[in-house]
Amino acid sequence: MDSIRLTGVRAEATHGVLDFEHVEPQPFVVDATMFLDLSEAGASDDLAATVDYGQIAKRIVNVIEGEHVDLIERLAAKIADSILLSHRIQRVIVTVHKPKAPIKVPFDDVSVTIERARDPEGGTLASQIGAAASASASTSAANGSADSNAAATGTSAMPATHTAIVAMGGNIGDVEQTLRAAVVAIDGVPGNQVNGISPLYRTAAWGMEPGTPDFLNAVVELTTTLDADTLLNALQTIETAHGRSRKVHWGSRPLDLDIIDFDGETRDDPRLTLPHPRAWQRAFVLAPWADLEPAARLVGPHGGPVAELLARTPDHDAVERVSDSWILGGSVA
Ligand SMILES: Nc1ncnc2c1ncn2[C@@H]1O[C@H](COP(=O)(O)OP(=O)(O)OP(=O)(O)O)[C@@H](O)[C@H]1O
Ligand SMILES: Nc1nc2c(c(=O)[nH]1)N=C(CO)CN2
Repeated sequence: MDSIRLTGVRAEATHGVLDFEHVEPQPFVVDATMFLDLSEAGASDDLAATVDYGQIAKRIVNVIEGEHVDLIERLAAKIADSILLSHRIQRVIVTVHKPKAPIKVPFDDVSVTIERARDPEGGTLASQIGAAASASASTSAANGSADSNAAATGTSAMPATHTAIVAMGGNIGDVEQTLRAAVVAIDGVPGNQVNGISPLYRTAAWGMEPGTPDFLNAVVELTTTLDADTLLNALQTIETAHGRSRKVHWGSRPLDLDIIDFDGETRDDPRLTLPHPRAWQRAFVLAPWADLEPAARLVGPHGGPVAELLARTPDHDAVERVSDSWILGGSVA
């Protein structure tokens, strides 16, 4: 199978079994070989048809700089898991080197190498969403949507690639686990690629009855070949799969997925308003977005630099950044 090989990704951290290793940083160096089908990218020259190795390198550094582990075996496993979040990657070989390990004889390097494959059972929700996405794409083709005309007329133009910011939140059940599953599901939708995942925030319920349990919130940045309506359909399918009901507007919920921004487009349609009409006043959206993209701007009549909008929200002190590495597991509860 085709592969992308990334070598020598390095960062300093305090992983190790010995006491002094918990406080004194030392270098960790990672090589990763990712197996995926590169034929489409080879033909189209389109980044959306492969994985962005720059993003993978950042993910590796995030894991190295994340929570302490004793063993490089564990570090390698966490890195493999973070790489397999990209749904295109079928298999990965990860080597973690610890060249300054405390070994009392002369040595060049010590490393572990592991190989991990995508869970073959993992595709169920993704294929269900894929079916929803293609059903809704053919509906919009029937309605004459510009993006779908090529498919309707049988021409084979490459689909355009869009960039979206999706906000995630919930306050019922094991929300952290639900949000992790949501990221995997969003990335697994055919045409989507999640490129950035914000830190996780605990936030007071905004605009809800007193006593409503706190939320956990985060945002993801993705590229997608879906149009905005089809993306919304896919997100609602994921919400429903996690038990979301829409009976109570602004009620507690296991999972809420909102499109905050889609290519900077503005649109005043109640089915899909862009940017999200209340994003500008929500610290629980702006804080994780500003962490993920410090220079981000919100478009529209209430728009501006996200960091400035955040500073203007009256409740920006009521959101607490609780984890940078939540996507890799563990619990902030
Ligand atoms: N940018 C958007 N993202 C998600 N849904 C949107 C957007 N704009 C309009 N909607 C519409 O809003 C409807 C209600 O969405 P939802 O149930 O997620 O609302 P809510 O989470 O209770 O409130 P809020 O939209 O204030 O977060 C959806 O069915 C959808 O059609
Ligand atoms: N803290 C917080 N408050 C909310 C949230 C949310 O995700 N987090 N979502 C709402 C409606 O979508 C309303 N209020």
